Amino acid sequence: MKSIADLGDLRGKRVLVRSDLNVPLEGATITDDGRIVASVPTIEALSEAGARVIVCAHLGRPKGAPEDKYSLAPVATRLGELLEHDVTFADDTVGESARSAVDGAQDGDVVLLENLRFNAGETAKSAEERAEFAGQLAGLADVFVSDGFGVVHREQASVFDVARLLPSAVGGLVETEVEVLRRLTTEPERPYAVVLGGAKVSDKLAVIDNLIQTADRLLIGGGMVFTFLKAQGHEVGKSLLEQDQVEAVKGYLDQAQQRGVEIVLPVDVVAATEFSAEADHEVVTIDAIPADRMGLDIGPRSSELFAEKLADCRTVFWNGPMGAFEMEPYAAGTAALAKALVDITSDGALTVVGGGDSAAAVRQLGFKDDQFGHISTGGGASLEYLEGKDLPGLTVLDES
Ligand SMILES: Nc1ncnc2c1ncn2[C@@H]1O[C@H](COP(=O)(O)OP(=O)(O)OP(=O)(O)O)[C@@H](O)[C@H]1O
Ligand SMILES: O=C(O)[C@H](O)COP(=O)(O)O
Repeated sequence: MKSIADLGDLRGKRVLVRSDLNVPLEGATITDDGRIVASVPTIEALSEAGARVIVCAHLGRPKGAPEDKYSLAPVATRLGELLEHDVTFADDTVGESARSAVDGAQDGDVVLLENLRFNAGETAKSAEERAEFAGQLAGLADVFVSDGFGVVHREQASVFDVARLLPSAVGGLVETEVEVLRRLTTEPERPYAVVLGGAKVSDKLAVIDNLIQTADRLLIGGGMVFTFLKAQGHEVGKSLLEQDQVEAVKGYLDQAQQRGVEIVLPVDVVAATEFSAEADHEVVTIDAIPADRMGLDIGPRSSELFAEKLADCRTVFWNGPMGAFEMEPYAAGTAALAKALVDITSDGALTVVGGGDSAAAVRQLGFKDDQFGHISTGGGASLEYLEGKDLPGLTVLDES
């Protein structure tokens, strides 16, 4: 893969940068700007090198047509503040507004195009349709820099197809992310633990299969727990459960036992009457989850157990909150886990937090990025990397 330095002198060149600026919004307010902050160094370096920087990105999952709530306009404002440099916002992606913004750009200027996914070609299944949109994007620029790590697992026009049309290089953010994750897949310092939580159970089961081959310990929290507890014969009340995954989980538990991988499950949970901060809730042991309650966080004894199991680890990857942390009564497990990671990081362990919600959770709970070894901007992307899958946005750069 070529780096930006391999693209030669960029002064006066139009450089299309694919960033991942998919941040959580409440109305027009950005609630966590981590992905914008992480994207700044590459954009800044290109601007300082005299390039005319054309940033493109998506926000949310609009269906191929403009929708006000998915506009990147608030992101343009925040990006300008962080860069301390004006950002020209084009209110379309490859249309009149984009072309005139690019034509008007001087050396060092930064343009942000409107949401890529307002164009059906960006995410089209048909390779021809994608290539046509990629052609329009490529027409705006002389070279392409792929810096959106959170999307490198997507075979989409601005990630994959455009790299076949322009001289292309990998950006510094993707280089850093890949370098850290590579350390987790090749000879991680042991003991190596992976902590999985969150709500996307079936998405994450595939990675468990692979992690059983590499990790020494697997700690399971969050909504995933209940499919594991069910597989062990416990009743889980109204908790999040993927019944059709129970058999697969039984298989993983057997496989882990055969390979000597320790699977650590909670011993208690916070059980609530409904998915609400106001709901009546209590701590119960895992063999006593009432039929009319749902587990929304790991309990205090589980937090202690998880911290003990992490204390001697030298490498830890964590994806997915331990509970419904957005609601204060169910945030303690995630906070305790973050604290355990911070402690071992200060003892020299490599700790990596991956995933949009997980990164937002640790920041919302008052932790700082530099208290962890690395906070990855990619959720799905980091998991697919750890699974050992080929990521289209990276393989296409190998070709160029
Ligand atoms: N016990 C639980 N029951 C229901 N939901 C839960 C539970 N524990 C955690 N969650 C929810 O899981 C969600 C986060 O899960 P997700 O799998 O999306 O995390 P992530 O991988 O960090 O994020 P992303 O995939 O967006 O990068 C949170 O919104 C949280 O409320
Ligand atoms: O939020 C993410 O994980 C990335 O921005 C990718 O978004 P997507 O899952 O909608 O492709």
